[in-house]
Amino acid sequence: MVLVSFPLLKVCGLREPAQATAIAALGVDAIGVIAVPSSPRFLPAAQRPDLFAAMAAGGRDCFGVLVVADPCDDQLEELGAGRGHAVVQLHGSESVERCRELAQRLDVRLWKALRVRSPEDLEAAAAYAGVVEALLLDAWQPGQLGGTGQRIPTAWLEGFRPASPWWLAGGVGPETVAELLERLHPDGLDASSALEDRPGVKNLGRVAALLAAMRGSPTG
Ligand SMILES: O=C(O)c1ccccc1N[C@@H]1O[C@H](COP(=O)(O)O)[C@@H](O)[C@H]1O
Repeated sequence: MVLVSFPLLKVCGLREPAQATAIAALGVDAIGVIAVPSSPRFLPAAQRPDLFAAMAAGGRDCFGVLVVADPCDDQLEELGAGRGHAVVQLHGSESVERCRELAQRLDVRLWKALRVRSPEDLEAAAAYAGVVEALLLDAWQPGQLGGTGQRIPTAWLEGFRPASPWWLAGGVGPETVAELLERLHPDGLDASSALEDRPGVKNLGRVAALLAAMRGSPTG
């Protein structure tokens, strides 16, 4: 028997609990909520527990990810366990030292997003190994932190084999995923704007199409 393993899929930037239930029920592994106030996908802290509870109702194994950027110490209380998320994704300019401090102070898993502007930026990955649970690579875009639909050139990532598990973000969608999985071997994929009707509102048909394309990929 040949066992085929697929990367995990996170769908990010949800704002509606009903969408969280439906997307988790499709078999998505993780759902992301944006806690960055400047984002059009921002969800206020008071609304996050309901969204994550709705996610859990849709899929028992689906876990919640809270996306933040350079959180200050005053924000740490809302990032801890007990609010429905299992992971905090650090999507700002957090240094290795700040990640280490946050890992000591927060009782949730930590992922560090690296926004990649050039192949040399990938060299930063090694320093985060053992500090955070996983890395997430997203494309760099001036003036915007994420959710841009911008892709990292695939050629930059061929041969990228960090010591930590890694997730690929940036313009992931049903049309591009087969090529990405044929050439790259991420542990997970993170998709947002390519699945949207408008910011914060996912198109369930496109989420299902992405899952189908991942499962149809020969090398996923
Ligand atoms: O989605 C946002 O608005 C956002 C804002 C601030 C930080 C991160 C954000 N999103 C992250 O970016 C990736 C990639 O998005 P896309 O697929 O290229 O649209 C997304 O999955 C979030 O993790």
